[in-house]
Amino acid sequence: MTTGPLSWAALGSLATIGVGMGAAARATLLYEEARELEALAAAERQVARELSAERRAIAAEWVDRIQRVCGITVRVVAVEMWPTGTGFTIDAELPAGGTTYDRIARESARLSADARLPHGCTATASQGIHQGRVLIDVTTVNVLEAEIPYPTDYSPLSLHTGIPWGLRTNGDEVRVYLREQCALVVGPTGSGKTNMVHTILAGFARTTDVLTWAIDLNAGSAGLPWVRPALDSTGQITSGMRPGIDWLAASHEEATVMLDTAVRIAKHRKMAYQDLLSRENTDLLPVSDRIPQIEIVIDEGAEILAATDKPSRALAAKILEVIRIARAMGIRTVLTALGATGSVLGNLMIRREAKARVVLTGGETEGMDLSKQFPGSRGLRVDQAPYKGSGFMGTPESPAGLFKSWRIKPNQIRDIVAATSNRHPTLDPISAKAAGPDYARRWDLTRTAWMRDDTPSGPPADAPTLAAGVPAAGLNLSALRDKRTTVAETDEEALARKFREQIDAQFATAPEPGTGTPPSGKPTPAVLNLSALRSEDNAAKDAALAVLLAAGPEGTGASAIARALADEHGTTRQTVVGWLKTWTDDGVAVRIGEGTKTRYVHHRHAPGGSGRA
Ligand SMILES: Nc1ncnc2c1ncn2[C@@H]1O[C@H](COP(=O)(O)OP(=O)(O)OP(=O)(O)O)[C@@H](O)[C@H]1O
Repeated sequence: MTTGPLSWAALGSLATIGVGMGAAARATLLYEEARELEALAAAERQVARELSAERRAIAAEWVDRIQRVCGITVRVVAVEMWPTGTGFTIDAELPAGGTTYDRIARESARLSADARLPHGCTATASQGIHQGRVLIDVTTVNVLEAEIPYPTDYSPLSLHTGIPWGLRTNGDEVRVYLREQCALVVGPTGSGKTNMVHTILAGFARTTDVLTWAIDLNAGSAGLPWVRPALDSTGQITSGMRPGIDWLAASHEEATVMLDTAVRIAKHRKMAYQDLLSRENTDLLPVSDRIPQIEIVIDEGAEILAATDKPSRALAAKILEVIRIARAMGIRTVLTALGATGSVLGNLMIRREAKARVVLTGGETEGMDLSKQFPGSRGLRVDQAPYKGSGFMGTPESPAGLFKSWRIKPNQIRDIVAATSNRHPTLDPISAKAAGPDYARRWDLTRTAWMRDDTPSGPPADAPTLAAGVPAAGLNLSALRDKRTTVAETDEEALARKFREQIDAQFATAPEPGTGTPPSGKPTPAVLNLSALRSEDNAAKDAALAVLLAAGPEGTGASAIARALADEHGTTRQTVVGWLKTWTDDGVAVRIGEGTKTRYVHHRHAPGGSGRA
């Protein structure tokens, strides 16, 4: 056998050497790998040491702080850093002798100041795992200031699993559970209340077991973005598309029809579902996609409850009736309020039923009494949340604390309407029967004419008109027509009408001469018989116009006018808003500025004003 360089033996040796080299190389690799791993582990240990050193430092610092501010010595069991990097939670044992967590909770503001926390950050104490432990959430980064868009995940939600309304300062979602609860959302002008209403409507739209009915006497503006994407230019529901809300009322009449329908449904459900209730052994109607909950969202509903004018009082009575009788039968309300919650929270029914509460502060401090909104919770200060869309939220499930609502814009509303269109439930046949044509014909062209009215005198004119006594243009509730036409004008009313006509002729409180007749094509409500109210309301309207005129070039706003009229006429802000809208459309007033800066100036005083009265 020739032996050459590549003889078997040589090959064998080569192979051996190769194996040896390979083994050596692998060993080197393994060694390097091990060294690398060891280095990594060391780095991790170092990080862990630093982290635990940081935690230990935090623990020591806060034991001192709690001692200094609250006069008690706690033992820190754990410090958990939030993954969002915006703060941490301290879990501590309270000293023996019966000290409770609220000794710390009530000192939240002083603890925050002592820790030199940035604005919008707090140290909030809540109950720990048992009564001898306390959890203290400390926010170190102000998440309230930034604008946080509404999440783009529109996955289905259920009333039973809670509906997210915004974020806590630690980035956690805060959910409301509204099967039995009503909700109250307070936010002065410019605080982000309208945006919050959209977030609420978005949450309901995403559910599979809620039908949302909205009442917005302010020209239906909060509900319209949820309806419009589903209507074509003629007002027909675009095929295959359902609006994001199931019913929208922008006038006292439509709201009355809606609330009456709700009461009928609640009463009928109580009777007709007896078998189901006994089968399920419950006195709470089992809400599902087949028997949906009806959520009535009433924008500025609290103001309706507090108003003293007759139409609002009638509406308020119906709202309270729904709240009182319909809990078990799956109809609940979400009321919003501009403020002045004293009178609303004075109502026992609201205090008892509306325990899911939000207060948006947006920098407003006047009239913001957090202790009334969140009784029993301590250490909440309005100035902790001076940003739009930020404030406080508390529910029976989640103690009152700082909160940020998501920002939601019209494009996203359109997306949500489209994305959720095929998941809305339909009213169960039993309820639909009780609801009758008032409900079935809610999208009738005549009843939604105002939604397509580009000269926006439609809804505002008819919304507050009942209160104001101006012809309710565009109002044609066909379902009501029969009832109305049967109402004959009494002598007294005829007299009031003549009186009103004379006043109108003399003072021209209706559209200004030369600025056009009432929009054509809109039936005047000959059938709407509120004449008895009109002379007194015209007096209020004249008084409002006088206030506007007296305000000169500076102008004034709806709240100020309503305040000026409160004693003598008891006119609500909403009514004044309607008048201002009509006057602006008619050229009697000029709107200046936006948002909180909005002012109305009588056209005589407006820049380039005509000088006519
Ligand atoms: N959650 C939010 N995050 C950030 N900015 C917000 C948020 N909500 C509202 N804003 C800002 O505040 C402005 C006013 O919001 P919004 O119209 O909702 O307030 P409002 O209280 O209803 O006031 P108004 O009664 O004047 O309409 C918005 O244009 C937006 O710039």
